[in-house]
Order: sequence, then structure tokens, then C-alpha cells
Amino acid sequence: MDRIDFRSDTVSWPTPAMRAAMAAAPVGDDVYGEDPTVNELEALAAARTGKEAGLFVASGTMGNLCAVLAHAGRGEEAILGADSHVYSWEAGGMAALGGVIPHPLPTDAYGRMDPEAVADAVREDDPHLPRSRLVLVENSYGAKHGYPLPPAYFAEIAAVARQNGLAVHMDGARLFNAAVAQQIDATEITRHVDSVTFCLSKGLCAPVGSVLCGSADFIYRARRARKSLGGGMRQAGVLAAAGLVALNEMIDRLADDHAHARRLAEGLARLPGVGVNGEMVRTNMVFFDLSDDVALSADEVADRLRQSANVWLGTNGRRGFRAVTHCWIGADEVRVFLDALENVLARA
Ligand SMILES: Cc1ncc(COP(=O)(O)O)c(CN[C@H](C(=O)O)[C@H](C)O)c1O
Repeated sequence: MDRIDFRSDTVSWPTPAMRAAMAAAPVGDDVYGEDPTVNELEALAAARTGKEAGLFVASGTMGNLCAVLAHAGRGEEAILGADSHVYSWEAGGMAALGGVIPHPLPTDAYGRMDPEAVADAVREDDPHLPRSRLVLVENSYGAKHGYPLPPAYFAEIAAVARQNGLAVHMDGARLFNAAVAQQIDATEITRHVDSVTFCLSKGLCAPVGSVLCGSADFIYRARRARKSLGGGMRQAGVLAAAGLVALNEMIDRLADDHAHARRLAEGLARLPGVGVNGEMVRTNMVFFDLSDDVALSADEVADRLRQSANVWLGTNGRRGFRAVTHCWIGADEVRVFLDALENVLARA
């Protein structure tokens, strides 16, 4: 049985069109700004996000860190969600490498910070206190069902940031999932933020990379930050070529991933022993839990799914799971997963 992998959309491997484009890509030394394919990707990414310039980076984590380093300095503070990816899942890079202090705030069921709480979190100009410099937002919001947050929320955050002289960076790892789920152009979302990182390597299916977009001056600073992190790449056009295919061919099909996630949630809702909130499934993520009468832990269920059906799944605490759909998950794979899970729970 081939592996059916619901752990993340990061496991998606490149399409045949990407591999062909990678093999044929014109290249140059990107540290000197001479890789034509990277330059084309950065220009296209900037256009798709309504920004002046783009910077091709190795990962979403690197894109977010370059943004923080370009916006803020040592001893300055970034206000962010306590369950945001950049706070919890990026190795503490902003503090460890940038000396930037995270200031976490609670988020609601959808991943929103309260704009008033953001305003209250801004530090006074007092030598006892760090200086507030940056607000970090995320869309879609990974820790809350991959929920697609609306432009109006970011308009509220941006207004608070502007009133206090702060910049706003968006971790838009799944920006295009959020846009497609709301049937809006990505620029309707990104117009409210100063900079945005989006991932080519998740639902868009490229093998590597993300693009950080912002003003020309900001990207000049971010490029220096990338170099300091060792992220200056040479003939990176081989990788950027896949990113061009991702942006040109893989955005609209994200709706298929969202449909498969909804189909999965509907099937899970019919399974005894499983709890799922189908209302929150708006993009490519399905969070669900084992009901109390199931004697197995999430890890034990995940192990049995791998052993019995080669279905791979992420766990979320002792009783929870996260399933993520992507280009290589279709209706058949959803069916195999549901049948395998039903069998495992029937034998629990
Ligand atoms: C919202 C968000 N922002 C940034 C990143 C980092 O992207 P990479 O550094 O992995 O390219 C991720 C990756 N998320 C991965 C996943 O979801 O499987 C893991 C958890 O790191 C992300 O979900």
C-alpha cells in the first residue's frame, strides 16, 4: 500500500510540471541578483501580494525571521498570538537570533487577537520597558483549524498598529488557502499589512521555499538579514522555477483540498468514538478528537493507522489529531482513511 499522508501539506511533493520547469530553469548567481528565474518569481510574488518587492527564502520560518529582523532590533518587542506558529514552532528564532522579545496575547476560537488587547500591550516610552515595534499576525491560522481570517480583522489590527507607530507582518504560510476559502484575491488580505511571508512548499506543492514580500526598502533590509542567516543562495532558479509553477497553476486547485477536508470532516462526524466541529473546517485542516469511551490514545490510534493501512496522521495532544489535505490527497485517500479509522476504533 502506498503511504497516505495527512500529517501536513508540507509533505506534498513537486508535480511533473514543476520537475520539468526545474530541469529547464535558466539560472545565475542569486547573491549577485543574477538568477533570472528567482527574479521572475520574486516579481510575481510581489505582484500577487500587492507589494513592491519580494525575497525568495528557504522556508516560511526563514521568511518570518527575516521579516522580524528587518522590522525590529535587539531589545524591541513583537506582539503576537500565544498559539501563533512564529511564537511556538520556529525555534524561538526572533529572540535567540534577533534579540527581539515576543509579547504573546491570547487568541479567540478563530485565531484573532483582540485589537484592544493589542493596543493595551503597546509599551509606554519608559526606560524600564522594551520598545514595541511590531505586530505579527497569521492567516490562515494554523492552531485554530487553519481558519481563514477576513480582511476586516487585519484592518482593525493595522489601525491599532498605525496609531502606535508599529509595523505589521503577516505569517501567510497558507495565505492563498485563506484567500481561496473566502473567494477573494490575496491582496484584499495583504493590503492591510506591511509585509507578508507565504509558502510555496505547502498546499502550492513546490518542493522548497517561501517568498517574503514588502516595500523595496524593507526587502533590501530583509535581504541583508537573509544573508546574515546564511540564506543567500546561488543558482536557486532551479527551486524558484517550481515556485513559478506553484503561483501560476496551483492556487485555484486549493479549493479541491478544502473540499476534501470537508468530505473528511463529514465522514468523521459519522464515526462513533470521534468528535469533530465541521463548522470550523474552512480550508485544508481537520482537527478532531477521540471521545472519552475510546480506550486508546491518539498516538496508539495513529500507530495502528500506519500499521494497518499506511495512513499517516498528526496527533494533537493525548486525545486529538490534525489531518491536513493537499494535492496528493483525493476522495479515494479520504475513503481509505475513514475506513481504516473505523476499523481501528471498532477494535479499540
Ligand atoms: C502557519 C505556519 N507558518 C510558518 C510555518 C513554517 O514553514 P516552514 O518553515 O516549515 O517552511 C508553518 C509550517 N507548519 C508546519 C505544519 O503545519 O505542518 C509545521 C508545524 O512547522 C506554518 O504552519
